[in-house]
Amino acid sequence: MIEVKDIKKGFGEKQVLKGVNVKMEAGKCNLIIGASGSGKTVFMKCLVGLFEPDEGEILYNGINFLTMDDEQRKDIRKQIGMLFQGSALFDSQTVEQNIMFPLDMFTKDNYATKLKRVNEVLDRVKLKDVNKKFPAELSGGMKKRVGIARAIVLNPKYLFCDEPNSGLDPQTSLVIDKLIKEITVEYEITTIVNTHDMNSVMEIGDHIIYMHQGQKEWEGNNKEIIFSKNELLNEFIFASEFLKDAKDMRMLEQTGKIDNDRNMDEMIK
Ligand SMILES: Nc1ncnc2c1ncn2[C@@H]1O[C@H](COP(=O)(O)OP(=O)(O)OP(=O)(O)O)[C@@H](O)[C@H]1O
Repeated sequence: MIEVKDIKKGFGEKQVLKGVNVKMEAGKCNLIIGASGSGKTVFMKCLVGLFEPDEGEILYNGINFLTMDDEQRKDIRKQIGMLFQGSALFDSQTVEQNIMFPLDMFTKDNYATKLKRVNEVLDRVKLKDVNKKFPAELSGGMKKRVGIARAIVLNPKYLFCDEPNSGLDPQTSLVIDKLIKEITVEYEITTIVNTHDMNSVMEIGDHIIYMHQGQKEWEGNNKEIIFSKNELLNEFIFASEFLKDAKDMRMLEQTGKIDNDRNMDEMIK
C-alpha cells in the first residue's frame, strides 16, 4: 500500500500540487486521471522520488519514503516496476537483453538463472519466440508486453504505468489493460496508472483519482464514476464520448425511460 499525506510541490511561484491525500491499496489498479496540466505527472514523479515534494509524507507500507536514507530508498526502488510511455525499450538490445537489464543491475544471479526468470515473465505476458528479436521487429502491443515483462521481472510490489495505452489501437489497449489488471491481482501489486484513456477507466479502474488543478477533486471506482455528481468531474468526463454515453444510459435507466441493464453492463464490463 502507498499512502500519500498532504503532499505539496511547487516550482518557483507556481504551486502544482496543493496538498494531495490518497491511499492506494495492494492488488488494485489506481488510476490517476485529470486534464492536461492538473499535476498527474508531477504527482507520480514525487511518488517514485524523481521530484522531492516540498511538504507531506509518502508512506510505502507505512514507512515514509521522504525521510528514508539512500540505502532504504534504493530498497524501495528495487520494489518498483515502471512501464513508460512508448515502452522505452533499448533499441540496440534484444528482447531478452532488455528484460534482463534490471536483473543485471540489481541481482548477482548467473546467466542461466536470469534467463529462466526472463522466460518466466515472457511466458506471463504471453510472448513466444521473441528472445532474440529487436524492438523494431515488434508491433506496438508486443513492445508494451516486453515493457510489462521488464517492469515485473524483479517481482515488484509497486507498478507505475505512464499512459500505458499511448499509441495503441483500442483492441490492443484492452488486451494491455487486462494484462496489467491480471498481474496486479495475481501478484498483489499496488499499481498506479496515469491515463487519459476513458476505456481504461471503465475497464480497470478499481480506484480512480481525479486530479484538478493540483488537488484530488474526486475519488471512487469505475461503477461510482457513472453516478458522480461532482460537476468538475462530470465536465471532464463529458469531454469523453465513451463515458458520456455510459452516463447518459445510466440516467435514462434511472428515470425509467430505459429498462434494459444489458447495454450498460456491456459498456462498463
Ligand atoms: N520541472 C518542472 N518545472 C516547472 N514546472 C513544471 C515542471 N514539471 C511540471 N511543471 C508544471 O506543473 C504543471 C503540471 O504538470 P504535469 O506534467 O504534472 O501535468 P499532467 O497532469 O501530467 O499533464 P499531461 O496530462 O499533459 O501529461 C504544469 O503547469 C507544468 O508546467
